[in-house]
Amino acid sequence: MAQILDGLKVSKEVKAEIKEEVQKILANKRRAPHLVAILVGNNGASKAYVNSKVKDCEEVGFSSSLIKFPSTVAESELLEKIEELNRSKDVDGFIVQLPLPKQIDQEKIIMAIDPRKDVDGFHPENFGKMALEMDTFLPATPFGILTLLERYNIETKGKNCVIIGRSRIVGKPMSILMGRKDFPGNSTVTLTHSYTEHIEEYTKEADIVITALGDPYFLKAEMIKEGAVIIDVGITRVDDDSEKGYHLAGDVDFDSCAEKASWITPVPGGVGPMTRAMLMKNTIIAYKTSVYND
Ligand SMILES: NC(=O)C1=CN([C@@H]2O[C@H](COP(=O)(O)OP(=O)(O)OC[C@H]3O[C@@H](n4cnc5c(N)ncnc54)[C@H](OP(=O)(O)O)[C@@H]3O)[C@@H](O)[C@H]2O)C=CC1
Ligand SMILES: Nc1nc(=O)c2c([nH]1)NC[C@@H]1CN(c3ccc(C(=O)N[C@@H](CCC(=O)O)C(=O)O)cc3)C=[N+]21
Repeated sequence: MAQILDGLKVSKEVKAEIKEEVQKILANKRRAPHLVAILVGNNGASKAYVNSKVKDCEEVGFSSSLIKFPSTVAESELLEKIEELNRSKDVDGFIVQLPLPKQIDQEKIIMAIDPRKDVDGFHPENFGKMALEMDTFLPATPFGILTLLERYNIETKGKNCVIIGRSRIVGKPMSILMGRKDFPGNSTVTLTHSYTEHIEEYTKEADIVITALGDPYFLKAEMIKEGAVIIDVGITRVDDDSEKGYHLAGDVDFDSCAEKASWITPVPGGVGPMTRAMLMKNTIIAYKTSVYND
């Protein structure tokens, strides 16, 4: 049976470390770090995620603000708000929750964010620095996975790592980070996507599989190698007749894969809470490097 990579537990440790730092900052009579989240529209999952971010901020002692726009918002209005946040001396970092409605050019929005406040690490300047192994904000989900691997001391050097999904926020940055000359890293990386043929031929050879495709229970035990490390990023709301009306499903068929894997992340309680903790981490990094705080 696989051992659990307990993201909930590690996320609490990371947040406790951040809280301690914030207490020192406050003891020195400085203002608390401040994170702002922009939410456009009314998507249930996005709302839940943004609300939990506000809760995380309270927990570690940050200030937080939530700015909401209707799904009909004009691109220009969103850009104006971003400019305002870029200029604001009491905002250390902000994120624009994705996906955005169709009338808005996502690339234009991301490009407008001051890279120094881009705590999601999505701006091309930060993405480029990440790829070149320069100091920068790492996107929260890949950063969370690296931290989980690091804290559990999972060997990644020389391992075959197969990633499923090539999104800007998870798969693509993850593939770069696992191949970096660093720990955790130094893996031999294969990035697979919807055009990959016979994907099981890749996953069967993998020492580490990272699934980020958003297809419930996609990865089955037959597709993995004995002793593999399985990281499940996927979170899909699947309707059911429970009181809530849905349950959360990962991309991994946990029950069958757990019998074969050496380590595995659960959903919920795996990568999700780590993502949230690393956003807090990026925000305190932004605060500490901010030109307004030296
Ligand atoms: N736990 C966390 O913190 C987070 C969880 N998520 C979850 O992770 C999942 C993925 O999210 P995100 O990265 O935004 O995904 P996207 O929907 O942006 O991208 C999905 C990727 O998976 C690929 N893909 C889709 N179907 C298959 C298939 N059958 N075989 C191989 N590849 C496939 C797509 O290929 P192609 O490029 O060819 O279309 C695409 O690259 C979702 O469930 C999301 O909710 C996301 C962010 C954070
Ligand atoms: N600009 C931007 N940055 C993001 O980082 C970003 C985004 N947009 N858009 C959507 C995805 C998704 N995402 C999640 C983060 C945490 C959980 C999480 O905490 N999940 C809990 C369960 C939460 C629940 O109960 O609903 C868990 O897995 O245990 C889930 C999903 C960040 N994303």
